[in-house]
Amino acid sequence: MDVIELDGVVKTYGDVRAVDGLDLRVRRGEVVALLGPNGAGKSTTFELLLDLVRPTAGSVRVLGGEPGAARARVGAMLQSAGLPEQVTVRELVRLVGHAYPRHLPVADVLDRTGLTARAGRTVTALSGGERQRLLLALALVGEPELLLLDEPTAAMDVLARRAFWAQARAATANGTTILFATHDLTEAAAHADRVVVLAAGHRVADGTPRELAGDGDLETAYLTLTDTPVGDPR
Ligand SMILES: Nc1ncnc2c1ncn2[C@@H]1O[C@H](COP(=O)(O)OP(=O)(O)OP(=O)(O)O)[C@@H](O)[C@H]1O
Repeated sequence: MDVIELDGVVKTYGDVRAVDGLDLRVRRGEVVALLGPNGAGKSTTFELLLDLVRPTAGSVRVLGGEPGAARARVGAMLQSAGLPEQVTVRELVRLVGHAYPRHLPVADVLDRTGLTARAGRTVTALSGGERQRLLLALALVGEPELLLLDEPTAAMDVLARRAFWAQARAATANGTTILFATHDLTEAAAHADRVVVLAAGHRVADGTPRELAGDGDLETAYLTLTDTPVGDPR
């Protein structure tokens, strides 16, 4: 059994085919980067895996079952995540932890995500990068078997990114599987065991960063795969 099994998945919104015949497998303990231009279907894929939207066609399996049944075993950082503004960081991590059948001690999660000094602050008083770290804390607190991370380091500075990946790697040492979306090819090459490239809602490449780059570099391979002319400022 693979942790993620997508077969022929289609998700349409009216005329828009957000996901269009996507096949994807992710094995236990793998770290997989999802790359693709704006609108390629990455966020929709996460929403399907979290049972936030249902596929128009095809099959979505997470941890061997329906996505809804696996929800308590999955941690997520989504671009669209809203947070209550007037609770403190500590309270929010505690509250979310209690929503899971088992959870890590709050102090431990705050320490891991570098938020101990911010524990008593309200969410509204956090910087963009601190807010991202809080989202990571909320994703980790339930000791998930699968982490789904949609552009997790977008607002983080260099040190915070480093700390983030150290934490993510530590989670994989315990068998946690990670699927993350990014526009940062250097980050994908540095941290992913495997890179999956989406374009127009389906998979156009799948391999290790080295396999995808071939004799050249990952960026050139990516631009070719996604049909973006080199030099196009898009
Ligand atoms: N709820 C929705 N209603 C209508 N169209 C949608 C909806 N969600 C996504 N789409 C469309 O589906 C396509 C795929 O969107 P999606 O957000 O999955 O792309 P993405 O790869 O995550 O893009 P980005 O890199 O910009 O975050 C886009 O054309 C988007 O406008």
